[in-house]
Amino acid sequence: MSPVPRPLSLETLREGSDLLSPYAVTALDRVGRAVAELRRGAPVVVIGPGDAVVCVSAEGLDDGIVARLTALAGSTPALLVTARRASVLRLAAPGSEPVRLTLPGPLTVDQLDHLADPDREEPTHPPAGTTVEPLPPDSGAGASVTLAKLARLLPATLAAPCPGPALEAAAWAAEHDLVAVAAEDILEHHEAAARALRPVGEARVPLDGAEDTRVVAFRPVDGGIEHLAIVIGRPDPDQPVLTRLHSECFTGDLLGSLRCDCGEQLRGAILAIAEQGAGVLLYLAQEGRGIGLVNKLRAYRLQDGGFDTVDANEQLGFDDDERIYSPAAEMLRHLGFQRVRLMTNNPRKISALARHRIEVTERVPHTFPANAHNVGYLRAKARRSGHLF
Ligand SMILES: Nc1nc2c(ncn2[C@@H]2O[C@H](COP(=O)(O)OP(=O)(O)OP(=O)(O)O)[C@@H](O)[C@H]2O)c(=O)[nH]1
Ligand SMILES: [Zn+2]
Repeated sequence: MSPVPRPLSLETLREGSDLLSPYAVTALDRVGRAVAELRRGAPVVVIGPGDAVVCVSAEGLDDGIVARLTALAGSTPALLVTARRASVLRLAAPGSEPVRLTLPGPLTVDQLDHLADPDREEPTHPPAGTTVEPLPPDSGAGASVTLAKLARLLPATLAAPCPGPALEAAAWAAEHDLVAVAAEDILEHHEAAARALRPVGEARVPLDGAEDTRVVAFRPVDGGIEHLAIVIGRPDPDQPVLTRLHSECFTGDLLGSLRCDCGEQLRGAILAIAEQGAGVLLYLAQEGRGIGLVNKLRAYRLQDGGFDTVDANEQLGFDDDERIYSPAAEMLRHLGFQRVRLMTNNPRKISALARHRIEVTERVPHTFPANAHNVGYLRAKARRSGHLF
């Protein structure tokens, strides 16, 4: 007999018991579902400790989506962006916290698009009378912006309070067949997904210049994108292991783009590890310093318009670096490695690994000559992000 549906509270939602479904749904699954819904333009309910919003991604809005959201919520939605994006619009002080922009008068898709997306020919001027209100990052409204980041969309949502008491928002979502997710689960998602990484496949893959190589794939339990460990030779776990953390770069790694140094760093690391006998390269699924490939292409376009790599991220509303290294630390532990000699020029990677209890015994510089296309990018990394060249 199927269980009798009863209203879902925030607690039952977070405990993972989905009373309306025969399948157990964990917090990780819910975030994964909410990401998929947001990406397809569907509304999602995000529930904080004191508020609940129904929201859609600010990317790909059309009149129909705005009208449906307004009818569902029974009130006019507001645009939620990061303070960084609001500061680009000259509306707030810079920062990664979310803010609510309330526009005077009726919303138009064109206006919303201008405010959320800098990738436009004409500069954006918010309408006079637009107000800005900071949002607690752990509120339902605030966490919806983080959800958009997890979805690798622009960090902006269009959101309105759920009608009725916030405590009954999970039940309201179920009634309307909407995915509901707790703000706290969104904020904890990265760490929770990293803790739940499991090796799921492994094979010998002889590489040009490093024939004794194994590739081990790790998958988060929510079915998210796999990270790969490329183990060269037989690293001795009792000694610090020569290690490279390489963040995915489709354009540099696969296409040989000259805009960055990634392709050379990838191939160079494999050869250097093979030369020294053994080590590991972790290929981390965090394209574009964690903003995703599509947003990286947007950032490139902004750079062609004169912004450097840091400012381009900020124009889009992102921090200059949105990457996390807990998956890397978790993979190293799975492989039996606690101490590493880290091939990097990026001091953040060293401190991040230390924070996740992997000891970096030595930094091994990993630099390649600049070319005409990436010289500005490399200079910006040194000047703005503290890279050691
Ligand atoms: N957002 C953004 N990402 C970029 C840009 N150029 C390259 N990337 C990404 O930057 C990341 C570079 O990764 P890594 O080489 O591992 O890191 P790093 O910070 O350069 O540090 P080290 O190479 O270890 O010194 C990849 O995810 C690229 O896709 C850019 O202009 N904007
Ligand atoms: Zn690159």
